[in-house]
Amino acid sequence: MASLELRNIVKRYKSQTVLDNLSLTVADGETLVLFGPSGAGKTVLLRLVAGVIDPDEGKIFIGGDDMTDVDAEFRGVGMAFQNFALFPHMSAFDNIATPLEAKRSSPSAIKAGVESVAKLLKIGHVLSHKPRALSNGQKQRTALARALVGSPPLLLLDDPLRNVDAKLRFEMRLELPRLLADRGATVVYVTQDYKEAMALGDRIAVMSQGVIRQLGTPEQIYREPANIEIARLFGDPTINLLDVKPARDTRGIYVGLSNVQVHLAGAYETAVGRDCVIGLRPEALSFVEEGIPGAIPVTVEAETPLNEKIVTLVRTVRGREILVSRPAGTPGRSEGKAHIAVDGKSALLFDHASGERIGSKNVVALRNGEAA
Ligand SMILES: Nc1ncnc2c1ncn2[C@@H]1O[C@H](COP(=O)(O)OP(=O)(O)OP(=O)(O)O)[C@@H](O)[C@H]1O
Repeated sequence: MASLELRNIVKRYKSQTVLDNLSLTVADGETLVLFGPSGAGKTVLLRLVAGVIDPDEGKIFIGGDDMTDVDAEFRGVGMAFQNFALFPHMSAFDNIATPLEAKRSSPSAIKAGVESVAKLLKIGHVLSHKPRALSNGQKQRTALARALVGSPPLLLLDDPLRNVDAKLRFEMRLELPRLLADRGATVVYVTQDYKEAMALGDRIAVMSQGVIRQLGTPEQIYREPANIEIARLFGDPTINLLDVKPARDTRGIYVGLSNVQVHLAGAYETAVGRDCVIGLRPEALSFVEEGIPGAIPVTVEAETPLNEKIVTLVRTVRGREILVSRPAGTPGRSEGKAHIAVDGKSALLFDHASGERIGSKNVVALRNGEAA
């Protein structure tokens, strides 16, 4: 059993508060992703949990036990870091074996342990190589094998895919969730890549400046981001953000997009008359025929393939640029005049000044109307 609880952790370096009264619980067997920009405090948090550094304030519990003052080697934690941190003079085998050596496992148990994890990570054929003879992908797998080999109940992975090429990162993104789930470990996984965060996390903690800004499932963070910044960080192409001022008519609260009123459902009363930003994911927009309710006239500026999607840049009659995406192979428009409509269910509304998301997110009805 290895749940993890951080309680009111404060970490300062000189006058800088790097972690600011941070509390977090990770359930036994859960993979929690720490996601955030450089300098957010993600690595410091992992190092605190590992016992490499001490907090100035707060407590760390692993498996329910207070580990705040327990030395690193007695915490039952496995770690892999973004720069691999392999011993250069030792073979891949010996690097992977270090946690088992430290536990004084028998030579036969070490051999069996290293070979089984190496097989799992497809590096069985390079175990005799020194790190300099390994590709970045093989180094990354060696570092991961070393973290996994002792079956630690708590695994800390600090951006382990940052230094590997795009192809391997893509493969590992697919393989890692199964690998981690099979071992049943509790995992704290740091990344700056939102796709990795969404693929790997049972939950994601979005961090910036030493504070957790939002904690939720990948689905929650994508569909209900706490603020504009988080909405921007999750999604490719990025979310469309348009300044609007919600108004009210007999049918409820709406925003004006070109000459179309988009009616919003839910708790948006406080937004009426206020400067707001509406967030429309490119996949929440689609090309429609002229004349259907909610059709917004646009001019198509450019079309670009992006992975399995086609992304189209369009311009509204008011000169606002909007990205529309659709699955490759589905019909759309590549030039000239066109009309788009909003998939009401995924529109988001934010306060312009604070950037915080407002109320419920459903858009229930669209209709043509006068310019708002
Ligand atoms: N030993 C240290 N001495 C002084 N400041 C430090 C030290 N370690 C970290 N910091 C500061 O703490 C802040 C958080 O650093 P941290 O490495 O945790 O960021 P991060 O979120 O992991 O970023 P990245 O994704 O780039 O690794 C940074 O401002 C960093 O400069």
